[in-house]
Amino acid sequence: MQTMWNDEAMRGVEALERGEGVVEVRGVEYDSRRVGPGDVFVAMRGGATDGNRFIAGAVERGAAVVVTDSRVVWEAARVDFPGTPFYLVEHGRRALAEVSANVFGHPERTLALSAVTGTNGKTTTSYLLESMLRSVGRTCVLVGTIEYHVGDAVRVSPHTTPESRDVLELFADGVKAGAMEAVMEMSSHALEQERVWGMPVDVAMFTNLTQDHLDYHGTMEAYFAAKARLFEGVGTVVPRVAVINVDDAYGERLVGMARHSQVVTYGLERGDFRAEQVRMRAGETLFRMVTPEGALEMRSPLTGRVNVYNLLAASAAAHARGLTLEQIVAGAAAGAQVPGRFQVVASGESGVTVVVDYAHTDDALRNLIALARELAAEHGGRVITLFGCGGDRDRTKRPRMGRAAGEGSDLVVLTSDNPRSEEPMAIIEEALVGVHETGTTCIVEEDRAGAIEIAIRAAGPGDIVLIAGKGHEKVQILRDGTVPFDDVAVAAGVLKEIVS
Ligand SMILES: CC(=O)N[C@H]1[C@@H](OP(=O)(O)OP(=O)(O)OC[C@H]2O[C@@H](n3ccc(=O)[nH]c3=O)[C@H](O)[C@@H]2O)O[C@H](CO)[C@@H](O)[C@@H]1O[C@H](C)C(=O)N[C@@H](C)C(=O)N[C@H](CCC(=O)O)C(=O)O
Ligand SMILES: Nc1ncnc2c1ncn2[C@@H]1O[C@H](COP(=O)(O)OP(=O)(O)OP(=O)(O)O)[C@@H](O)[C@H]1O
Ligand SMILES: N[C@H](CCC[C@H](N)C(=O)O)C(=O)O
Ligand SMILES: [Mg+2]
Repeated sequence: MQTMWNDEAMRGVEALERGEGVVEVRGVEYDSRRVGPGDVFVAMRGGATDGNRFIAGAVERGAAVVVTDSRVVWEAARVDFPGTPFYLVEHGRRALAEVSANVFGHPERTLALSAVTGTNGKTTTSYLLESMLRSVGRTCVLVGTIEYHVGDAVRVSPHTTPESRDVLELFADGVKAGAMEAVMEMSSHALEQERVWGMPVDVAMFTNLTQDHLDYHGTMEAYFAAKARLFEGVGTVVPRVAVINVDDAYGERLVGMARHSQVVTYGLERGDFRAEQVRMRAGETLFRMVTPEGALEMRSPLTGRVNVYNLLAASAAAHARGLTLEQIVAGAAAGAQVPGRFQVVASGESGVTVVVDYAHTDDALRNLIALARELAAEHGGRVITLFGCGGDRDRTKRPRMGRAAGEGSDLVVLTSDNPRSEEPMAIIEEALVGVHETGTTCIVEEDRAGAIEIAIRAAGPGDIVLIAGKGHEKVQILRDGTVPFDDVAVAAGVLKEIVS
């Protein structure tokens, strides 16, 4: 990162009041704990706390410039922090994005950005698109839930869509590594909070909208409005191309709203990209992909109907990015398993199929269970579903998830999934209401490892055990701390014990 003067770092920021003095800037941070000498510290109000409370700490750590969204703080700064230029802004996150773009040398202008939003399918679709782009030799940056990629380098992902500063740092590293493309999940939280302010999206994708995150957004309409912001261009131009699932009612509404983009629709039976002759089994999905440029046979190692949607979305986006249909199909076939998405755990000789999947909404559970039922029916097997509901998250989805689990399964095992600050049994009780409505037998075991053992031991040859909710996650977040936890490893351990 190059050093620059404060007026260069602040270029484009709509400051209500500007700081005095000339200082050298080396970087930018939004969290006081990460500030180092020469950084711009952007202090902004949040939902849990207020960055303005931590300015003294940031200055102590060497902040050269402070950007604040509090007039009170700005007025006191001359006395409290003489010698440090303070700028007053209305929107902390917008200022953060603008300063970050300056500090990191505007990598967003070099990369063609494809962004995906929707309740479910973002991670899978972005992995598929990355795989297609890579297969034609394009170096990519990937930003999403499981991990971040800068070309071949893998980095940990603390957030599906991190703050603009972190996205732009990844983009800048990508540009250095020769990337011309970025693929990114845009969560509704990030769109609402404008973590993606000013990022010019070339291709925007919408997967679907079903209930989740109402704790944060309040209503489905507000949740939809947050997702729709991707198509309005957050602080910049509208996407050049909008790829939209028209089998989803909200998707249909988006088509009307995305008039200033080139709209490409997809759906199972209708849309510009659609699927015919869908054939599915575990570890393979085949269909004939019909597009405005002709039809082609698509084969993917992913399992299930939801992945037909994800393949169509990624294909339409890859096409918008200039790939031929042949290249798209080859890229999809080369795509690897997405960790924790319908991931089959090696089952030894028990005859039981154990699947780890990230379904954590009622819609995802319903789709997952329907798929398992189809696959189990081939062997006359049963479906056993293990799930829990996240703590400090949408409470209204708990009974809905319970109902979805009960409706399709022969046996439900109800357990914990990141209870966070909540009492695990209180969460379970809320989900249990939904399971009970269906009359399906339900075993409650608060301890997730114990519950996985119960679910697998209850299964016989031909049965499918679904371990839902945590997918790729490697921890369980409990009130007393975060402990290592891996559904795949625990399930593999139980299966090994059974056959030995
Ligand atoms: C609800 C939500 O989105 N919260 C995120 C948001 O918090 P916030 O705006 O309320 O900020 P805050 O925590 O009150 O802090 C205010 C400011 O003080 C700063 N601070 C705080 C403490 C300190 O010592 N020093 C300091 O400077 C913070 O860095 C921040 O700039 O911005 C923070 C800084 O980036 C995030 O850490 C925080 O993520 C919380 C922990 C979280 O759980 N977020 C989840 C819900 C989330 O964002 N998930 C989506 C994916 C959802 C999905 O895909 O289903 C995601 O994109 O990851
Ligand atoms: N297109 C889809 N439609 C409906 N459900 C899907 C779709 N794709 C995946 N799913 C289900 O949702 C789960 C999560 O998928 P994925 O991780 O791709 O979505 P996501 O939108 O990134 O989720 P998150 O917001 O939690 O990161 C999968 O494990 C699967 O059960
Ligand atoms: N990105 C989602 C993931 C939920 C996954 C599930 N394991 C949970 O903790 O509820 C969230 O933070 O709401
Ligand atoms: Mg995701």
